[in-house]
Amino acid sequence: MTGGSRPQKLNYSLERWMQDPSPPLQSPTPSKVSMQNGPISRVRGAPRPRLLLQGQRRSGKSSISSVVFHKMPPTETLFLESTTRIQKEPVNSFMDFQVWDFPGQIDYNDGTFDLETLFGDTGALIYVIDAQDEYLEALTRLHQTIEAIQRHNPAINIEVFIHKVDGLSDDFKLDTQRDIVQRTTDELADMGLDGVHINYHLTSIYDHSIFEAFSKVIQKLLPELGTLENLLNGLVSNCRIEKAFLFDVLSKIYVATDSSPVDVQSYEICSDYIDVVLDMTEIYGYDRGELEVSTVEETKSSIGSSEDWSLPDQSSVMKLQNGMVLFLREINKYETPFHLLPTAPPSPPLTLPS
Ligand SMILES: Nc1nc2c(ncn2[C@@H]2O[C@H](COP(=O)(O)OP(=O)(O)OP(=O)(O)O)[C@@H](O)[C@H]2O)c(=O)[nH]1
Repeated sequence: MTGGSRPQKLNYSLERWMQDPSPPLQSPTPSKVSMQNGPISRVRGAPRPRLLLQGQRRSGKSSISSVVFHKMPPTETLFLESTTRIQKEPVNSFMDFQVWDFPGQIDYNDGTFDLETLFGDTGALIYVIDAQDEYLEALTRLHQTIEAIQRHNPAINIEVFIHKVDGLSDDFKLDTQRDIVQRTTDELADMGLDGVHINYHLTSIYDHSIFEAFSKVIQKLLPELGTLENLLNGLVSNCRIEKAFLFDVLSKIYVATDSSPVDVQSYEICSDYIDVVLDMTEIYGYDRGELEVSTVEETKSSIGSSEDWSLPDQSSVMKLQNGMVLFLREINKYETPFHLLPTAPPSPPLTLPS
């Protein structure tokens, strides 16, 4: 999926379904909620984009990483120890990338770091600011970091997470954001860096905002985003669907969505539904075995078979009390299903395997 290569395996599945999406939508089979394996495997060997998590001590970097990528309950982050060394965390999923948790007390400007290497391969800098604390010093570090980035790799996406906003009123959140944006804009202008584009996100590990912010960060690193969006647009218009997300199930990051605006509630409800499906999978899931598409295709062509050998992709449907139907469809075994909200609810409620 990464490194500019065409997402062949993903497209295989998406396109196949796009050609014939009706059976699962109109007459869904009883839901088999095992998400452990599927017919499509992810592309391996592509370079991993790196995400740098930086910020002052105790700003919440390790908590973000633990909650998003390790499903740690937010309250357990209270017991996380302070990070003393750079934590390099490979994230193996739909899209492989690395998250580097950069301890707050490390000064990368002290001459011991090769900044060319540090920033050279980085796709995005996520700078975490604790909104419940004094943030002037954090802003000074942010501005220095932006200056260093501009010297070494100006292509890096700069993302500022104004974090821990769960304890703040809506007005205070917006005032804090406005203040941070204003100070940063002024300071960068004084440094002669007024053309630098920065994205700001209000985040908390206690709600969906951290997943949504991460989704937006990851999407910008996907060279295939345009293709995925087009496929989802086609799906939405052909199947009378209100909103379609392509999710990475384990992290609950949405990798792509159709081009209609994202309403947070749709994202939240899909995200909660994934939790339900994963919990069911823990209890009722079964191992569907390994079936690599490439292996199947090679074997089929070697014996001249044209039959469809693929295992059925797994799906699940849930009808809510307000008539809305959630439809989840697995795309590959690496945790990436579609998550859909059809406007016309034709489906029966979620049926669990006995
Ligand atoms: N209220 C609130 N607290 C948070 C949030 N995220 C993290 N915290 C708390 O902030 C504290 C510090 O979090 P860490 O993740 O250890 O911070 P860090 O940036 O990794 O710190 P260092 O390892 O010292 O660099 C913990 O007690 C977390 O529970 C949040 O969104 N809201």
